[in-house]
Amino acid sequence: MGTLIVIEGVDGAGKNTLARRLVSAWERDDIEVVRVGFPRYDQSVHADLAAEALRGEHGDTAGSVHAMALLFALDRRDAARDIRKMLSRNDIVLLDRYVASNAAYTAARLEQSADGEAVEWIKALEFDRFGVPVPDVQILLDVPVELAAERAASREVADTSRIRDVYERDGSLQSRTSAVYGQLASANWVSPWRIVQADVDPDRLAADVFNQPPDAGKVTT
Ligand SMILES: Nc1ncnc2c1ncn2[C@@H]1O[C@H](COP(=O)(O)OP(=O)(O)OP(=O)(O)O)[C@@H](O)[C@H]1O
Ligand SMILES: Cc1cn([C@H]2C[C@H](O)[C@@H](COP(=O)(O)O)O2)c(=O)[nH]c1=O
Repeated sequence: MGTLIVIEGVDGAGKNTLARRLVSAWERDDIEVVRVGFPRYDQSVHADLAAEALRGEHGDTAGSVHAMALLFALDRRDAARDIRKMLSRNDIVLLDRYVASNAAYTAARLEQSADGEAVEWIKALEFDRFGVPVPDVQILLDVPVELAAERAASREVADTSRIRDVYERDGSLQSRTSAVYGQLASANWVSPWRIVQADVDPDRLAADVFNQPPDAGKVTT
């Protein structure tokens, strides 16, 4: 059975970039790894509806915190069987965003902290009711929100298909989301977390998370 590893962080933190670098490091060592990004755009109708809502379509859908969270959760529910299959065939399944994204953004939108009702609701919905696989380790890419916002803005200039959505344009939401992520990681929500900074060495992190059980809340630089 493979190891389920998740990368989390605010928009523009560099999760996708870090995920690619981790995969390269593992593949150099002949470790069988598969990477999946959530939301699964172009594969899941729920993911596509969520993206469209964040760009102003579908009436007041984006205004409903719970409707948005349900769309993201349904995407994962539909993916659960495939993730289990991938885990049975690979050493590592690496996820770019997972259930903690829903917990952090939903709580942040409702101005709650990680010990509030929203996080408990997401946990009950996704893990207990939908039965999505529980991660073995969750990595929080904890970069300053200002840096993440700069990166998201630069990416928008360089790539017109990556126009920032309503969450990405909301600096206050990003700050609150970052705070909830910090609380989830400190509490080792659902499974052990590692906190890494913007200057994390992907090769070292790849070796660390594959070879060692993570220390609770440990900061890797
Ligand atoms: N370590 C880094 N140094 C410099 N630039 C970086 C680094 N990591 C990512 N970037 C740049 O920052 C931008 C955002 O990175 P990336 O797409 O990996 O973030 P993300 O966290 O996956 O974003 P989102 O959640 O919004 O999809 C990209 O333009 C990327 O090239
Ligand atoms: C998976 C997931 C995502 N979100 C939020 C996080 C982002 O602001 C948007 C879209 O994700 P992307 O990484 O920018 O493509 O949606 C969320 O609230 N809940 C989730 O489960």
